[in-house]
Amino acid sequence: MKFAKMHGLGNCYVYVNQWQELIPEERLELLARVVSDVHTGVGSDGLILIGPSECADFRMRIFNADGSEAKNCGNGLRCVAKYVYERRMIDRREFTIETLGGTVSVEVDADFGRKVRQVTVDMGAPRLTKAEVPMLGDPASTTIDEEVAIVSETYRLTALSMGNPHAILFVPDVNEVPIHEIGPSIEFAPIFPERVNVGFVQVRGPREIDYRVWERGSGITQACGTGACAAVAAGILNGLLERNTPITVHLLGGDLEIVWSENSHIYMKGPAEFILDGEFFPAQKT
Ligand SMILES: N[C@H](CCC[C@H](N)C(=O)O)C(=O)O
Repeated sequence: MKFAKMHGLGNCYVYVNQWQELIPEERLELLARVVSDVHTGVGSDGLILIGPSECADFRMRIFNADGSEAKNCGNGLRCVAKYVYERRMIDRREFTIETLGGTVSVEVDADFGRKVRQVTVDMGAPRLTKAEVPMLGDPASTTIDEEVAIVSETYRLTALSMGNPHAILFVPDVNEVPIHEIGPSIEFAPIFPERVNVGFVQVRGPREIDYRVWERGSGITQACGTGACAAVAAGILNGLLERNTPITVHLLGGDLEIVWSENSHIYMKGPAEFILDGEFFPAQKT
């Protein structure tokens, strides 16, 4: 199976071009787990398929390292945009990508040699009701800085969706948080029926945050694009960050620039890097 390995701020995936490789639907979950394994596979945070769409220029599907399919991936979208533009699958610098969480618009910033330096994604509006996250409770209500009891602890969190679910906690120091303990306990809490990505935010100022993530289905990653968008939206909803101005989000793998604009859409700008093209031979059945 031919693939490309790419990353957005260190959040890396195995990318498969569906015009090149036809993978049976029933094999996708296992394939995502196999290729993600650093010892017996390629080593990645998951698998991303690039394919045709009936409602956009391309379609992106994303599978976490545990094989679960997610509805959106911000770092993945920037890498898909780079892939299709640099490989001349589209000539326009602005185009659309369908995801299970909705269709987004992207704009690539490329030099004369078509090398993509940065990608800006219109991630659409955050979805705030419990029904949209999804989260148990009054479906029309929102969860902004609410005490939520999880196992034997209670956490103050803000929950929202960027097409995929995020629980955001504000902490005094992101480097002091036991992410390996708190992350999975919130990810698997019954109050989140589809599990949840868990983000930890340290506010540095009205236009700057540190953000760390425990990703649903992949654990700690170097960066999470949808999570960075969710963190900025949560910061603004909690009166900690400015609206309609670029917020610098410092992640383990580097920085993203996020704006929640007056038109209600969130815009994410950041890099996308190519690592290698390869061919994967799944272990033959013995
Ligand atoms: N773990 C996420 C999908 C990947 C999101 C992340 N890598 C990003 O860049 O947005 C979920 O299950 O919703």
